Amino acid sequence: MQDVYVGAVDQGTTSTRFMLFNKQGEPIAFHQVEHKQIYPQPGWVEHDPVEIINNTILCIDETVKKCQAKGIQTSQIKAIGITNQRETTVVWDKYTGKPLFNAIVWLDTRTKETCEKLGKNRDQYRDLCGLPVSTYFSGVKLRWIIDNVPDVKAALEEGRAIFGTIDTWLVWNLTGRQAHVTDITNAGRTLLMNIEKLQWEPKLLQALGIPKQCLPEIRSSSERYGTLACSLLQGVPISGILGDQQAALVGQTCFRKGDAKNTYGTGCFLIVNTGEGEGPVPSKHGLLTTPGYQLGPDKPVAYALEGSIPIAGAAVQWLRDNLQIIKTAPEVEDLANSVKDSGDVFFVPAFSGLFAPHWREDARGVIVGLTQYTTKAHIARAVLEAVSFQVCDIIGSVEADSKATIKVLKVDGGMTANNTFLQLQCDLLQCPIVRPQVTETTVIGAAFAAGLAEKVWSSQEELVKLWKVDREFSTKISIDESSRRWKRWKQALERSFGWI
Ligand SMILES: Nc1ncnc2c1ncn2[C@@H]1O[C@H](COP(=O)(O)OP(=O)(O)O)[C@@H](O)[C@H]1O
Ligand SMILES: O=P(O)(O)OC[C@H](O)CO
Repeated sequence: MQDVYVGAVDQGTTSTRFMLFNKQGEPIAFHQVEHKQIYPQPGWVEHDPVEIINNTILCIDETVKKCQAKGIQTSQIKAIGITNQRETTVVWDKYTGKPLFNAIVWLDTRTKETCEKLGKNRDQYRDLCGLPVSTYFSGVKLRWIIDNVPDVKAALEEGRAIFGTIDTWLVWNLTGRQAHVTDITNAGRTLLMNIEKLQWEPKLLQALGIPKQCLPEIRSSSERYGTLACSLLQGVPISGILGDQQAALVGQTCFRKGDAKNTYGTGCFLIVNTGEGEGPVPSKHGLLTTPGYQLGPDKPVAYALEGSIPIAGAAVQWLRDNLQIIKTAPEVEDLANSVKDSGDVFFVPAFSGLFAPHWREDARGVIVGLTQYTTKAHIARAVLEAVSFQVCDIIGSVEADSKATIKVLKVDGGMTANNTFLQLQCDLLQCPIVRPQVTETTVIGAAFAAGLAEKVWSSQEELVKLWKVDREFSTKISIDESSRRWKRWKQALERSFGWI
């Protein structure tokens, strides 16, 4: 029998990639392309939706060509999955297929006033949707577009405008405009979905003034949504959709209650599984209650608690691009290692305010503790520590909300190539850390969802057996020492509040 393969698109904040995996879960080939970041004003971030769809098709085709060169035929590719930057909001005309505005990216803070108009209490809708009111989520971005782009308002009134997060935009285009769908993990980031019923919530639609007819149908994360109508994979089914952080949860095979993963990319997102079939766990400590996955329409829903940090690897990019003290992101490791500590310098990268657990839109970045002794190496080390401290803030909330201790943290994402950083994280967190052999957990998670739907893999247990350890990190400093440094971080954090 011929070998079978499953592919997945990972449409991220900075780039798009397509990767093909074999049945053993090993990567076979991939192609990746960056896209333009559009900054029309401070705090605003946009993407061109047409560039994103073109890049997606390019990545699929280039990967397929690399596979063909290895003797793999397209008939051996049984399904593809989609995973995506979440919350990023697209509105387009369903007749012309053209976007009516650029995509407003999850990091964009232009909706501060839209949020304020929704009411003084940011937690007023938490019971319904599991989320605080924040510039982060799609519903407020959609409201802003309706209020500020006259073409969109008119197109909505005429029933022409439809909305989607990036998964929806991709599936609609890749299926030749056949399917207007999303999955529960993406819908759960809109502020519009009822977290228990997993359907659009009339009270939330009314509060935000969003007409239901422009919204996609909400489906499970693993089922056939349509088939590709373009690219070299024409005819192959699209059978998995997961927001990228939930895809990493699946890719790390965090299927048991209490399993936790943390993805360190542009931002950093810690998710803990709160149990399949157990219902949503509300957060009283600033986390998000979010669907983790539903691996089939008849399968139980796993809910999760999430701590989201907008700036993690992006702070390393900032050292590279804005301060120009390193030439490449990996160089930060040697620079940070050239000093034994940060020289009491603390860096709070609140470039887009602070998300979990603080939710401070008024915060902005600060560097404190500078003296004449401070060098770029201390600042580099403070950047790595800042990412670690933000995760410490979140773990405290996770343990308080879930009433459980995180026994081990599975990690992935671009920053986890940095061993110095992971040791720092492990020391400050006082928790063992494990990095898997396949760190492309996001894209493999979406491939797993698609492959389960098409019976390439028979069960979640089979997937668990494919996950293999690369390296484990254990704590090298005392709990007293980590607490002392964490307290100092909290002092620095307070200095970032109230700047805007
Ligand atoms: N060795 C490294 N040390 C620290 N940060 C790194 C290293 N390599 C990459 N990064 C950071 O990781 C991020 C890219 O990770 P990736 O998982 O590809 O992100 P995303 O999916 O959000 O685009 C960048 O922000 C980059 O600065
Ligand atoms: O594209 P990433 O990896 O930066 O992830 C973005 C998140 O989905 C935002 O919620």
